[in-house]
Amino acid sequence: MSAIVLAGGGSTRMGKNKALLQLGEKTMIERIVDTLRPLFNEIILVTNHPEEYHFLKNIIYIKDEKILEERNSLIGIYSGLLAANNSYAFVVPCDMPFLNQGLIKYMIDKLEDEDVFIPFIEGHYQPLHAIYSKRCIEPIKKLLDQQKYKIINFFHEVSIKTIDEDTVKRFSKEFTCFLNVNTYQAYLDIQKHWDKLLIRGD
Ligand SMILES: Nc1nc2c(ncn2[C@@H]2O[C@H](COP(=O)(O)OP(=O)(O)OP(=O)(O)O)[C@@H](O)[C@H]2O)c(=O)[nH]1
Repeated sequence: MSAIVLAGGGSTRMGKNKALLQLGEKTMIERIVDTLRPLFNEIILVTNHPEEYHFLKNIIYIKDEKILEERNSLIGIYSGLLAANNSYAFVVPCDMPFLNQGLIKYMIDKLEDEDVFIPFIEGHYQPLHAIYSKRCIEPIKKLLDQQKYKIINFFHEVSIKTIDEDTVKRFSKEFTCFLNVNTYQAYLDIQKHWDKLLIRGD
């Protein structure tokens, strides 16, 4: 299985590239890549500025397919899946620093032949912490062509399996593994509660 890390967004709420923010001894993107490394035989970073990530080793860098003017994570998933050398890919954003290795491994192990394997938490899918098959490429392209960018809008065209809250809680009691760092305030809060968050993420 491949891992696809999305890093092609504008980080407008943060005001600077959030992937490169320092958290403890590592940048956010390094934390993510280090968590994924033992689990996947290829890691694909989808970014239009690969030069900003020269410090990451053994990574495949790809740019977004040039089919849209605007930015959105769906185009990143599409571009990553097209480039992936495996039939399945686990997709994550560049701003989810408390990824739980145990949960991701569980997802890899429990995948059967579904097209999407995804946590369903508090009434919502977690589309940026999910496994997608290459069979999703066509339905995603259809959405992009219709200028519809909500990831879950193609789910009715593919087979889906979900992971429930209780299962996720076995790995990450308070769902810290899905925590996004989108704003500078969120970044400051995380730094303040760093030790506690690291434990909760386990
Ligand atoms: N490859 C790629 N990734 C994207 C694109 N747009 C967003 N992403 C990624 O998708 C994830 C979620 O993005 P958001 O937080 O919604 O958007 P963002 O642009 O990063 O941040 P804001 O500008 O503050 O909304 C992040 O990892 C982004 O880097 C895109 O056009 N291409």
